[in-house]
Amino acid sequence: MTNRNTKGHHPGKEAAGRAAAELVKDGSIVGLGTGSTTAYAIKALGEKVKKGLDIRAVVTSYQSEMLAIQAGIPLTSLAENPVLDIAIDGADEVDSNLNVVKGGGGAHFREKVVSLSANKFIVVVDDSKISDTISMAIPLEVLPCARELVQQQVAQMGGKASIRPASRKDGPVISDNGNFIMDAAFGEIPNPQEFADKLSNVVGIVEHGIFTNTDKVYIGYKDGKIELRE
Ligand SMILES: O=C[C@H](O)[C@H](O)[C@H](O)COP(=O)(O)O
Repeated sequence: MTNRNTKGHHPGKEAAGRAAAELVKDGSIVGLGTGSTTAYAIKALGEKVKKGLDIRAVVTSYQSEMLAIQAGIPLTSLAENPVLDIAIDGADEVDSNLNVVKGGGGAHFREKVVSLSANKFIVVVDDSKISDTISMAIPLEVLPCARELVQQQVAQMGGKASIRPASRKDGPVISDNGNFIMDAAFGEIPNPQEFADKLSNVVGIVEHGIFTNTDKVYIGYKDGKIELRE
């Protein structure tokens, strides 16, 4: 499946995705994130399943569901397995304290549910995602009826929230859950945990893209080298 940034081979993303797949033990229930870097982890896990690794996976999007099915990874759900052993997912920005921003593909709500259901949350990125502080616009999943109210509340917090325009459809990006995706620019966010709590109080935001629950980050470089931060 190719879309957003999944076209072309990316050695750094592949190195990070494959390193995270190595953490998955036989018998595990695994959360599978969304995006081009996680896609490499899903592929690597599929190869291990073909060689006998016994795992079941909970997906975070239609994309990861389709990739997992293609890779031959048996699926389960949070209803059947409310606690996951490990979740592997990509990110759009990673700060020096392992706070991450997700949702570049609009999947952060289900990704957050899955990551918080996992005993270990592993983030996989290439080195372009590394930053000292969080400063990118924060993806928001927003109930369609609340978009103006969300814009007003974000403005009161000193930010500007814009509807994310779809690229091959007129109008907004609609999440897998049927909601609007917006991006809220605030500039640099010095205290991501405090800011995440404030965003969680904005009426109409289903979920925002700041994650403060990362256990390990694998950073892949173009030459195939990997750095682990934890
Ligand atoms: O909504 C999408 C997800 O949060 C992705 O995990 C994130 O955007 C990173 O994607 P990629 O690995 O393709 O850069």
